[in-house]
Amino acid sequence: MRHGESMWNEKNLFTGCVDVPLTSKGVDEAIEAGKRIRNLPLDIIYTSALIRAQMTTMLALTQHHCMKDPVIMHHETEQARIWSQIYSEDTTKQTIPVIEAWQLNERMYGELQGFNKQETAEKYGKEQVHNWRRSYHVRPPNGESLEMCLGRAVTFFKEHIEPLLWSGKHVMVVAHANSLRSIIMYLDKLTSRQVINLELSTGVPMLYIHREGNFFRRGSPIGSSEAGAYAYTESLALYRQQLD
Ligand SMILES: O=C(O)[C@H](O)COP(=O)(O)O
Repeated sequence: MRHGESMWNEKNLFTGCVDVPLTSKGVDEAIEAGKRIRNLPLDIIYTSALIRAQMTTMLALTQHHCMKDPVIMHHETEQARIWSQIYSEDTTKQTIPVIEAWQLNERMYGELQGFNKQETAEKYGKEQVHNWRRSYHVRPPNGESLEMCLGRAVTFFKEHIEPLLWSGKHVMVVAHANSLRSIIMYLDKLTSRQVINLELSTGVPMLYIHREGNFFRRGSPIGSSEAGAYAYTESLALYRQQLD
């Protein structure tokens, strides 16, 4: 899921790795997104290191039926890990670990960060700005191309998230337009031409089923009463039965 609307989405500014929060519309979007996935199983969450993705994660989780507490895992230093440790096994069972990873951050937009997108298009021409924003190989001035962003986001996905999927865990990833475009490019096997047309809205969850190393895109869950999402695998059907 992409984060809800941020303050710089609202102002139409290139944001990249600048760490701005959600607007109140973004807060509503995150809560709405949470309602759409509230009945899907969830074992672990990955989010970027940026506050707009973390706010979205926490707000969405307020709606989840499991009523577990999302807990950010602090592993940045050994001391942070020890100081944030939970010692009760019962309490641990009532939590969902939230892993923060900078590799899932938005593509670094270089010297465009902080500039208005419309004004930048007027200054440099629509085509140039479209290339900076959507082409796979072209880098914005001193920033990351989508290819470079894919280099870190997809590597992280393969190393940390895929093994969990193989072991049957249900994972939510909350990140950004371009880090998610690169991950979707990998999941959907899109070419560098096809990815140009891939646009992601803020706060809209997208469901994927992982089966024997393949990913199947199952669209966006509509709401908690939806039956469709549970027909995709036996374990989801069983989960739904237990829920009922
Ligand atoms: O970083 C940004 O400015 C946006 O979150 C994504 O922007 P884009 O649609 O220009 O890639």
